[in-house]
Amino acid sequence: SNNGSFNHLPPGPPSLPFIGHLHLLVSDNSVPHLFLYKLSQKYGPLMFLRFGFRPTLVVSSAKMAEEVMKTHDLDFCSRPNLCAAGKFSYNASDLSYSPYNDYWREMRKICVVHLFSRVKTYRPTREDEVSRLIEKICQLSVDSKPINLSEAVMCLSNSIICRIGFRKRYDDEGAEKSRFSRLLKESEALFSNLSFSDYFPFMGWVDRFTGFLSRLEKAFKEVDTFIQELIDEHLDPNKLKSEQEDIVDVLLRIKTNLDLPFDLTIDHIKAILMDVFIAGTDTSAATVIWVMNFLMKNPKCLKKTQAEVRDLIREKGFVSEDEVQNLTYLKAVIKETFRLQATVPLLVPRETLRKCSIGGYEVPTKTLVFVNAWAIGRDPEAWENPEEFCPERFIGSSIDYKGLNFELIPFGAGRRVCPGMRMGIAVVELALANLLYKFDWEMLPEMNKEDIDFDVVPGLTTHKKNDLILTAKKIHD
Ligand code: HEM
Repeated sequence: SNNGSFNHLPPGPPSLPFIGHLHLLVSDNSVPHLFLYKLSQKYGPLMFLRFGFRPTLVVSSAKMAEEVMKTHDLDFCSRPNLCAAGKFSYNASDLSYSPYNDYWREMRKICVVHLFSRVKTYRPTREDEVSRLIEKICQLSVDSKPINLSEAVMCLSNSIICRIGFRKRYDDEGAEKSRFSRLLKESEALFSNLSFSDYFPFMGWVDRFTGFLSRLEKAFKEVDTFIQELIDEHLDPNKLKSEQEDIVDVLLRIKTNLDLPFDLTIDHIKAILMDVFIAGTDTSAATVIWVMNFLMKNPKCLKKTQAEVRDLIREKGFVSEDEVQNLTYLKAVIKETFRLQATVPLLVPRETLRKCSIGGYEVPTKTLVFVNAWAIGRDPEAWENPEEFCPERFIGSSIDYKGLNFELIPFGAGRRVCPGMRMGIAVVELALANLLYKFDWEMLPEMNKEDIDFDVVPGLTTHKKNDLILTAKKIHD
């Protein structure tokens, strides 16, 4: 069982020889964050498991999250070397899956200074894309046609990323757009996939046998070709340069102009682009949908959010990013949604750099670490009435999601905290403010609020399983 050569491992359920706790994972139908939450209620906020040969620590309370991501951040700030993520990150040359080392530190500095801090520069793009979304919904609202909000919002965040990433605006039904969306979907699905060899490192042949490796190779090749084409276009001297730099321009400029302690190769650039596409697109879209889902389930909160934005804006037709900053109640609704339905519930897996002690227990080196933000949102020591949807709890409270309050960590915390937080939130707030300002939202005629579910599709980012389909009634011209 757990003991091995470590006397003080955190508690966990009994395990089987060889497979460890894998049988529990297979025998439970719930998605991983839910399954681990249920286990933690029995074994506590610091739980030790073994999936195959991979020692795993699961962190499920605000107090333990603070230990891991603040007190012992340096011990816990690496990332595991996983088969699929390794492939899609060009051998961990990106930010998300690079181990903690000099390369990551340098890359993170460059990206924060030159990419992620440019949130304001992209404001006109975000406002333009949100206006287009509103226009599209206006047209559908004329005959009270059903609106697939999940699709529409995913389309919005795809368009924003394509424009700020590589200055392209794909038409709604164009072949290139569906190529981008398809590749993104497939890469996301594979990126977060744990393969057999992740549990049993010496049995990589099984992944070849099951066809997983060839699927991985094929998908990666397609994505790589796509990104290479984008880079080639940017390098083409015959193409006119725009005044506004996109992300590919910025990265290519850094490659030529900055004196770096390592050689920034095209593969490094591709890896960073991959991060922006994968980490930056569906996280924002999924968050908008979860907020709308909660609001439809809680009509009083919906009315209050709409009253706030309509009182503030009155007749102007569009809520700008400056005005969004005054929407205190909407911001509270977003926080409450993050608490109950963290968009990335198991954050992004970490790995211990060395053996360390925590909460009176020992954790071996190279342990996979899952911080369960979903469980932390329900931590009875951190939250009063954790099961209620109550945005009011954040009014007049200093609790925020920036990584300083460990009871609310949808973007993680510490050295690995999400560097795209401001970019993501800007899209979420702007989209929601305008959707709620411009339209009254109703369930389809044959449905009522009891039919709204919170079923999820498993993955690093949790999407709603059933698309959110509503009707909209326009209330402003
Ligand atoms: C609502 C939107 C978003 C959510 C909920 C979210 C969530 C997260 C989480 C939980 C992590 C792991 C943090 C940790 O280990 O402590 C992360 C990392 C990361 N995110 Fe985000 N994210 C969002 C938007 C974005 C955007 C828009 C971008 C880029 C354009 C982005 C880029 C990244 C990158 C590069 C990392 C890896 C950082 C590292 O390991 O050094 N994210 N994000």
